[in-house]
Amino acid sequence: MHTIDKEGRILLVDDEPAILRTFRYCLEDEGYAIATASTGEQAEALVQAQVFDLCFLDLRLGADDGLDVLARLRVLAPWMRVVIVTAHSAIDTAVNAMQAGAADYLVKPCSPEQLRMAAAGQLETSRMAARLQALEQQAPAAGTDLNSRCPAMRSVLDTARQVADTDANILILGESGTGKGELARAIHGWSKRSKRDCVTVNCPSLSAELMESELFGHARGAFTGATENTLGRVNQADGGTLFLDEIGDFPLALQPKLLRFIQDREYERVGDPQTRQADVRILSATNRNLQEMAAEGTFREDLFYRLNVITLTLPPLRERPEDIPDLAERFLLRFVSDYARPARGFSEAALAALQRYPWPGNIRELRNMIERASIICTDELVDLAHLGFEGLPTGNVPRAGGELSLEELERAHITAVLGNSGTLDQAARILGIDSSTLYRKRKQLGL
Ligand SMILES: Nc1ncnc2c1ncn2[C@@H]1O[C@H](COP(=O)(O)OP(=O)(O)OP(=O)(O)O)[C@@H](O)[C@H]1O
Repeated sequence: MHTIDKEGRILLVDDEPAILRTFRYCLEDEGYAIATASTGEQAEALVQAQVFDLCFLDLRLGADDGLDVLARLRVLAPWMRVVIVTAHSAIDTAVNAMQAGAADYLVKPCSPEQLRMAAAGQLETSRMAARLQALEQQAPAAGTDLNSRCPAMRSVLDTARQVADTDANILILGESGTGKGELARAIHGWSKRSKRDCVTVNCPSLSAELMESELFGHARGAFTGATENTLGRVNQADGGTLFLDEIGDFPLALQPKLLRFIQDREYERVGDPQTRQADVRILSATNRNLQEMAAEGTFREDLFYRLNVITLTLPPLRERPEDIPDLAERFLLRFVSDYARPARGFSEAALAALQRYPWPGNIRELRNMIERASIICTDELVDLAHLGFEGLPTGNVPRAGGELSLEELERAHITAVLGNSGTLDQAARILGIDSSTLYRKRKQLGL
């Protein structure tokens, strides 16, 4: 049994035992976890059973055609980089192999230094690609600063910092737009897992079937369209954090599998009976009342208790008016710089109005309002009119029949209904659309 070292898992495939031995010694010295195979069949079995980052594949494998083995490995493990090892006389085949998806080739005999450099270079490339993907998805918004002048918010942040370094699962509650996602990323950043990825899964966006494959991955042929094996988010988050956003919308039918994963850290890919493990810390967030949902039978109670080892509840923005000026200033600075606009601050009336407004869409709404104001303001000071407050009784949403575009009216109405509804489902019912449409609209309108 090979121990899996997460810094780099390498598969060596060669039918010459002496080469396998030399390569293994050289790479193990570097701290990589090595497995070896001397036939294509063995290599395929290993790749089915474990996740490798890199493979050194000799194209001359006795009876096996190396190019066929390469093609099968590419389907079984499209994430694994493959470096072809070839004799000088067979350089043409190496070129074919590169066209078939190999990442690079090494010419035999190669020195230990060449081997080490090839391994380090390939692993770095795949790490960077994974990191980039995670960063694109999770990068905290520029200018995010969680500090607060509000005692309730500070106490949430203090608790969050204290528990960040434990592996306890944390449930983050709060109205839409209060910064639950930002807090989850901050907790990951404060934890000892911060060098690994924080992988987000948006629960309402997928059906139970697609969610299972998204989370746990699938085997080729598991369902129509599954043309190659995939690693799931759980695997991507191994050693790091999995953030389940809008957990209240997690498909009920899939909840037993999530529960099992949380309890035992074990899972199977869709269409693949092999049990796998991943060491993942779970953060989840919702603006719904999970306890009520559990009582109604729309959310599993046992899952609720597993997710909810620690609860952090973010106060709505209207309950932390002392933070509004700082947040507004920071957003303004950022947007005037992004859009090269002249505004440098707010008029007193504008600041007072910002602090009085009830912010049904919370920080997200504030951010959007300031972005718009920073674009349309041609003066040094942002005033009521730039914020869309002028002519409105402060605290009310725009009215039908006023000078508003349909989109502005839609935005205002959806924002107000969301702010007055306990759950996304309830808001969707009032609006007469289904929850997934509402979810999309919210993102589209930046609510
Ligand atoms: N402290 C903060 N400083 C700056 N921006 C923030 C802060 N908190 C939240 N934001 C911004 O507000 C917006 C909403 O934040 P976030 O998505 O984390 O909220 P949420 O509670 O998870 O919302 P939802 O429930 O709709 O998913 C984002 O654009 C985020 O960057």
